[in-house]
Amino acid sequence: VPVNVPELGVETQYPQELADVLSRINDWGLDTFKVEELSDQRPLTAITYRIFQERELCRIYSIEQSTLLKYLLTLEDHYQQVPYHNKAHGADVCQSMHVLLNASALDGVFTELEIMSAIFASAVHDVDHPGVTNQFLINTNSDLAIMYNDESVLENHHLAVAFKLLQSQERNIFSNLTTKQMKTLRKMVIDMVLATDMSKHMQLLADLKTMVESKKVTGNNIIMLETYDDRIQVLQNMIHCADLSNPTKPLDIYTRWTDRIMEEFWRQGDKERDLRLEISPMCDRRVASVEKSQIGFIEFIVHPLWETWADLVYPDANNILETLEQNRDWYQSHIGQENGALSSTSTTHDPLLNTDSIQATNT
Ligand SMILES: COc1ccc(C2=NN(C3CCN(c4nc(N)nc5sccc45)CC3)C(=O)[C@@H]3CC=CC[C@H]23)cc1OC
Ligand SMILES: [Mg+2]
Repeated sequence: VPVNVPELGVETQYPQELADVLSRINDWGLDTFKVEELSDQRPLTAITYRIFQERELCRIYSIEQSTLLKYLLTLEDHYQQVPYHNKAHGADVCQSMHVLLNASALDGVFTELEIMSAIFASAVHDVDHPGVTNQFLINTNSDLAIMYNDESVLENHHLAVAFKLLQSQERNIFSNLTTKQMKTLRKMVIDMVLATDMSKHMQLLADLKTMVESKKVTGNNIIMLETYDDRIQVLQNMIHCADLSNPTKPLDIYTRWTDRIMEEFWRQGDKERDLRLEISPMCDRRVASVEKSQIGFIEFIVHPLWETWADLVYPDANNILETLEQNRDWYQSHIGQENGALSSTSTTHDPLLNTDSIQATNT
């Protein structure tokens, strides 16, 4: 019996405004923070539910809408209230992946099962993130590091939580997939989420560069991917690009992500200081240079990756690369001007950062 579900998947006092923001689901500049505010703190459910509707995944895979909502709401509740790696980040990576999948160079390349796997992997990829790095978990002999023997500790945990939540019948959105489909989906989701471990970045990028050099396209410039290894490699780079997409977004959105990641890094640094551990890079709020960190992040990691992705799907990602370079120049021209204060260009104070109390000092 179809349970009546809210039109947008979530209850909201602002149905029209939320519908308006969500109408930009296919745009690179969708404001995830606005969805967070208008959806009564349910950005992951609202965005993922909309993407499933947009791609008709419930019809194709016989997914009950009430089951999808139960899974999404529970998944969202399992994201921790940390400054950056929270449900809004999950929602943002999911929506970014959704847009990347629409590149015309990838038109007709991926099957619906691969597309659903990529959307699902993005939505779950950081669930139950504790707001500290793998290295911190290893250095502090945490239960998670013991559980996963120091190898991709966080990423293994995100996957285990995501699949555990599927085990209850009322949340199992994949109950109508064949055994073979479920096996394929599970392998692809595991391969994609494990690829979001930054320690895999250099290998992922090297393989992507090799693929670009030997790129094979059809007559109308669509990429040909014959083997599973080629297909999963592109999907892994896509979730990695989505995970590293903050600097490629409109500046006012980008700077709010910067404020959140810095607050999360600084809280880790506070813990390291208290534990008399060496403070990790970018984690000491007393010697922070937010702008220099962003310029280094873009120069060494984000731009090399996006430049290569832009080659692969040329010219589909040209505007994204252009925005990235403009944002890098903005941070270059703002070195030191913010005297260590949170860099956000927007005046709103992000409750998660309780910026009113924290004065990030710059020595
Ligand atoms: C908006 O601004 C940001 C958003 C996210 C991050 C992240 N950063 N890292 C790592 C990146 C490499 N890092 C570097 N370390 C060192 N030693 N040098 C250097 S030079 C340049 C970097 C660097 C360590 C952190 C993570 O793993 C996160 C989890 C998964 C994906 C990206 C996430 C970072 C942001 O801005 C910095
Ligand atoms: Mg992660």
